[in-house]
Amino acid sequence: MASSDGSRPPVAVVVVGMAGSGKTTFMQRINSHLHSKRTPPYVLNLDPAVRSVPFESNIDIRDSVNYKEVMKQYNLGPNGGILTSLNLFATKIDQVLGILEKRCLPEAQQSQPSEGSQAQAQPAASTAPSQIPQHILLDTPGQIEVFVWSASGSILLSSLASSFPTVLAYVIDTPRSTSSTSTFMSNMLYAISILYKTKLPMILVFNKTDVKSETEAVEWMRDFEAFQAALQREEEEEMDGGGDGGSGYMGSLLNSMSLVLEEFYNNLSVVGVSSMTGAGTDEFFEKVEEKRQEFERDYKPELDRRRQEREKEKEERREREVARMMKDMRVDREKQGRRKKEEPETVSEAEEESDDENAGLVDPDEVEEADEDDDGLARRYQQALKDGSAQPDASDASFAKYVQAAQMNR
Ligand SMILES: Nc1nc2c(ncn2[C@@H]2O[C@H](COP(=O)(O)OP(=O)(O)OP(=O)(O)O)[C@@H](O)[C@H]2O)c(=O)[nH]1
Ligand SMILES: [Mg+2]
Repeated sequence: MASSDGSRPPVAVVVVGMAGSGKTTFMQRINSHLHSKRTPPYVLNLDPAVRSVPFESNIDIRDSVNYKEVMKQYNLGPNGGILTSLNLFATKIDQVLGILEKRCLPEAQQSQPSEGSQAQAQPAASTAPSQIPQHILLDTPGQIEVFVWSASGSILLSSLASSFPTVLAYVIDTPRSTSSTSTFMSNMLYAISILYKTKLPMILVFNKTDVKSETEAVEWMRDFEAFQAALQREEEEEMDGGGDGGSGYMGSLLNSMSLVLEEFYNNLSVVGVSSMTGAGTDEFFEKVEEKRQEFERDYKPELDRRRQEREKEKEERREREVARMMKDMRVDREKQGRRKKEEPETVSEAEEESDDENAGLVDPDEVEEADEDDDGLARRYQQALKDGSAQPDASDASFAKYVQAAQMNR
């Protein structure tokens, strides 16, 4: 079991699986198991379409997105509605992570929240180490492909994994998947594609063992001869029942796949549980602990490397943008300089320019006024000359020199 010293970050368990495999019931089971151990988890419901959740969740997608309303507003069907709701929720991932870090990490390990996350995380006071959850549990929508293959699902998973050790619990309906070798193989292929897409450690949870034990399924995984024998049996049964034993193509495909999948099976932890009775829950948490270590050992370095690469790219982009901005500013300054140079340096130039500027902009009233002014000025000038009062004296001459010098220095 996880240590309760509060120094380690909690492990995030993301519950995925085919529709009706028992994800929500399994969530309910592991949630109550952790409560009974006095290590309550932090619970998130990411299924926007669920009518009622049989456990208390700390963050519920339904609080921020109204699935029915999304369907109506965007004119979507049920799956499009779930996908769009998830997309809308994914836009708030910064805030969600802010809250998770505030609630689930000791203060020393909390990263500097972004502006968005700060806003949301503000009301939540820092959690005392003794109250820090050891597990974060996430329930996902029934339509597994909507979560696993959508951009928002990837964003949610990779963001989570960048802050917490993250483990996938792939829930399988044991009675249904062992009803035929092809159903079993489809389920396994789905699991393998998710494993390679998410690159996260995975536990196969064979659920509903109260109805049918997981022994047969585990045998099929561990021993391909057992699987081939089952395949053979199925074909014979079908022939006995009047069929032609299948096309033969399906049989040989399944046969070859069982050989190929051996390596994949080796990477997986397998556990049989019953969400109804609670059998296998302890074993499940042992596997979670193993996978947490695997995450720290194998996945974390890879994630860190990818994050560093992203940071480096971001830094380079920023530098390029700054360089471009500086260049733009230089060009602007040069343009301004040129414009300044073209600006008049002497009063006469300015007068000329203002004359130019006003050229073509003719206000008939002003023309008359200007004529009058000029006439008036000339008259006054002639009058002054006649009076002899406008004779330039010494002080006038020195002032004129000063003005000339000042203009030259400009
Ligand atoms: N017998 C038995 N039934 C189970 C078990 N777990 C779940 N079920 C039943 O399986 C059905 C589906 O369970 P859910 O928990 O709703 O499955 P789900 O994967 O969350 O379903 P969606 O979210 O709709 O995809 C319900 O009728 C459950 O009662 C189990 O361990 N044993
Ligand atoms: Mg469910």
